[in-house]
Amino acid sequence: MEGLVMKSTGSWYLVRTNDGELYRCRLRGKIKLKDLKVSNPVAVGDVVAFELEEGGESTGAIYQITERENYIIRKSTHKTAHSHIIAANIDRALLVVTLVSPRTSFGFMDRFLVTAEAYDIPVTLLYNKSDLYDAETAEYQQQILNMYAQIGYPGIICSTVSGQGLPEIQEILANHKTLFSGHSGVGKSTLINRLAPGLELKTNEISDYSDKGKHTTTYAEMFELAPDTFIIDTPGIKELGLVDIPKEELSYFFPEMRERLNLCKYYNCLHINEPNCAVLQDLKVGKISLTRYESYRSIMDETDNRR
Ligand SMILES: Nc1nc2c(ncn2[C@@H]2O[C@H](COP(=O)(O)OP(=O)(O)OP(=O)(O)O)[C@@H](O)[C@H]2O)c(=O)[nH]1
Ligand SMILES: [Zn+2]
Repeated sequence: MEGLVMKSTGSWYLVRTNDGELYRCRLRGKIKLKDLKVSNPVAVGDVVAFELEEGGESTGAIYQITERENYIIRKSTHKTAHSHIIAANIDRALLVVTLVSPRTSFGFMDRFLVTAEAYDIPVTLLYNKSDLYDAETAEYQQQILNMYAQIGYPGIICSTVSGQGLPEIQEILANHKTLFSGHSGVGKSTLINRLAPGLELKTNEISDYSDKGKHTTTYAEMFELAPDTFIIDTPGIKELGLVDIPKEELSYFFPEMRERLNLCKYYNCLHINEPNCAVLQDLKVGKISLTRYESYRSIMDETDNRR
């Protein structure tokens, strides 16, 4: 049988077949050995083949994992420890941000976007809590939206209070697997509940399966909103671990720099102080955003320090 992994606790997996049946599966021993660098060989979003286990009701053993289109990992902070696959086969990430209460920093947004570029996952930015804006903030918001949209990250201004933007978000979700991410307090949970009012009930159904008392909050979970429409929630995962990008390659993960790389005089230009640098020239005339450039430099400095 084949199914989609909806939930992973590290010791067992909730697998959903095409006809909507749920099975609680374990891993066959052989798969466990396959990839020693990750702490979990199977993640939410994986498509797996499994066999029913004798004796048990709706329990199975996973014996094969379909090759992933993409996946995101979180690197362990311990040097020796393994990486953790947060989710696989993601069509799009929605990053929920807010200009007010709390204010999401550009640094956080840009780090997320660089990581998503590295994983090849398209991102739409959701600017939430628009009901709290005054006229000035609304105008500023629109400028930020335009800037990010221009470099390839479309945005939706929304509010769970006024309902602004929610139909557009529904449209993006339909027939896809979408990852929801964002800082604590931006309204992620409220938004998901507004988009899928029936979900709380389903969440409870699924948690009946979970081992009582076991702490599973750092694992992502996938929910079905509508036929073939899934969202991946990442409770407790504040940010994606920034992939280790050598500084010579970092500008490749900034789309507005990537498209100018051929115009720099030096093929190995780092866009710091080189002569005839197309990035610096366009920064000067405002064609490249200063905050984006600052994020670029700041990520580069961090990479330097880590080495
Ligand atoms: N004014 C306003 N408040 C909102 C909006 N959306 C959410 N909130 C409030 O913001 C607070 C945080 O919302 P949550 O949904 O818990 O935020 P979260 O991102 O899920 O936070 P974590 O669960 O900590 O990750 C709550 O008090 C919500 O009622 C909105 O559109 N407008
Ligand atoms: Zn340059």
